[in-house]
Amino acid sequence: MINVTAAIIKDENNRFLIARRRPGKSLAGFWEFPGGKIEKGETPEESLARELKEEMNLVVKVKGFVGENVHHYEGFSITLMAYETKIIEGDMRLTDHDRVQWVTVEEMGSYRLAPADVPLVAKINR
Ligand SMILES: Nc1nc2c([nH]c(=O)n2[C@H]2C[C@H](O)[C@@H](COP(=O)(O)OP(=O)(O)OP(=O)(O)O)O2)c(=O)[nH]1
Repeated sequence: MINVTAAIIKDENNRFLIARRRPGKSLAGFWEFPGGKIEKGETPEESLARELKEEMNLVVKVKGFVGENVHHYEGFSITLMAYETKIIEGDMRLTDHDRVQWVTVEEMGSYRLAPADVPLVAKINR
């Protein structure tokens, strides 16, 4: 089982940040909440802050737990843990994604989300 964290980042217009995995990554082309695998010795919060810095150049503060979902992909399984997250600073610079979008929960339905993320959308506090 791979433990993965995901950031639920909301702007002042109730839109959420989603990002598309770039070619070459696993699940390339799927949209997701930014985040990544928890490394040994890290808390989920530490992991999320590190990943957001590494993959988007954002300094963030991780807030409350939103929910989790276990998903079985072909060949591996993940526990995806979502946390409400605030951007403290940073000009966004993408390394693992080729696009980002700010979307409402309703609009998320028109994006091809990573399958593990779909049940999480229902848990987001609009
Ligand atoms: N960050 C993130 N990963 C997700 C989400 N949903 C989902 O299924 N995943 C999957 C994609 C990956 O298999 C795994 C996260 O790993 P990662 O993106 O940190 O992987 P990595 O940098 O090591 O790169 P890769 O080798 O998997 O391409 O979880 C999500 O919302 N956010």
